[in-house]
Amino acid sequence: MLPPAIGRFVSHFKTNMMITEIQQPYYTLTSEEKRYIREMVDDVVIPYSTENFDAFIHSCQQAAKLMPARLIGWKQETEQFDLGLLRNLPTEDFLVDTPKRQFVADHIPMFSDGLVGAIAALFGQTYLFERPCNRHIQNIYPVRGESAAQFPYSTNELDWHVENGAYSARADWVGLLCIREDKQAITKIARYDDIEWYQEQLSSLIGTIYSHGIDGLFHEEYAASAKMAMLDNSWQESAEQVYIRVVLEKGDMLMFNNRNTIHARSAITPKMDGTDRWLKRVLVASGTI
Ligand SMILES: O=C(O)CCC(=O)C(=O)O
Ligand SMILES: [Fe+2]
Repeated sequence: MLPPAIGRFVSHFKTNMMITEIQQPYYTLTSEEKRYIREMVDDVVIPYSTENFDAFIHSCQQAAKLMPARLIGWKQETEQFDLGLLRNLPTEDFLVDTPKRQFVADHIPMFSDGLVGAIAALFGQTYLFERPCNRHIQNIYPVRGESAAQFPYSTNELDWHVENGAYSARADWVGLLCIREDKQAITKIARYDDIEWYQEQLSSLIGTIYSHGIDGLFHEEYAASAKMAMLDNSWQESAEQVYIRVVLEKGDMLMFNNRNTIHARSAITPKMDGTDRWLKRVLVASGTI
């Protein structure tokens, strides 16, 4: 237990910390940009299937070159910031009910597959890491029976993680396009830069406490135990203090760097009535592989 003075100090410190809504790079497309992208992707990107992946990716690269200049600017800022959000992208005009079982929608080519492929192509090479996900543009919706597991399609809270963190060949970027939203689902992204900054602030705060004490109430043993407690603050716990909070809306595409950030997601309460959250997900390697 920390003495109350430290508790106050720490919580004051925390109020200056930021669990922020995403600000920049965060672009909302104009209705003209939205219309242009819908028509351009429809014209240029061929329908996705696993068999025609090479032709699909080639067409996505063509589409990436035809994206409005503002999106190229967004991509550059996103690379610098390690995450970025595009809002008001076109998605399906008519979207079938969200399936209840995994892989059910995988054989249906969708407009949003092409859109995800084209935006991913701005960042690098779309690729398939995990075998169980047999699709490059994955369909992610809550699936019953996976509640305790740590998969994107699980319904429980997803702990802080990196995609395929145990592998050096893991993706450089993860992209999530929301085609059906759930206002309760919170995606959390913490940048390493912010976590490190937070930990530095903690250390210097501890240094101050250690050398001056708080309000003269303060004892060296307390300082020592406080220091232990605070330095014990793991990356995951620090991430909870500095994360950027995103509630994905229909037409949102979130891209985040899978080497410079960690991410998590709140629990999802599935309704299983066809209206559950549905994301299209892509893994990207920067440059060429
Ligand atoms: O559902 C989300 O918002 C994120 C899920 C996740 O961790 C992922 O797709 O990698
Ligand atoms: Fe993830």
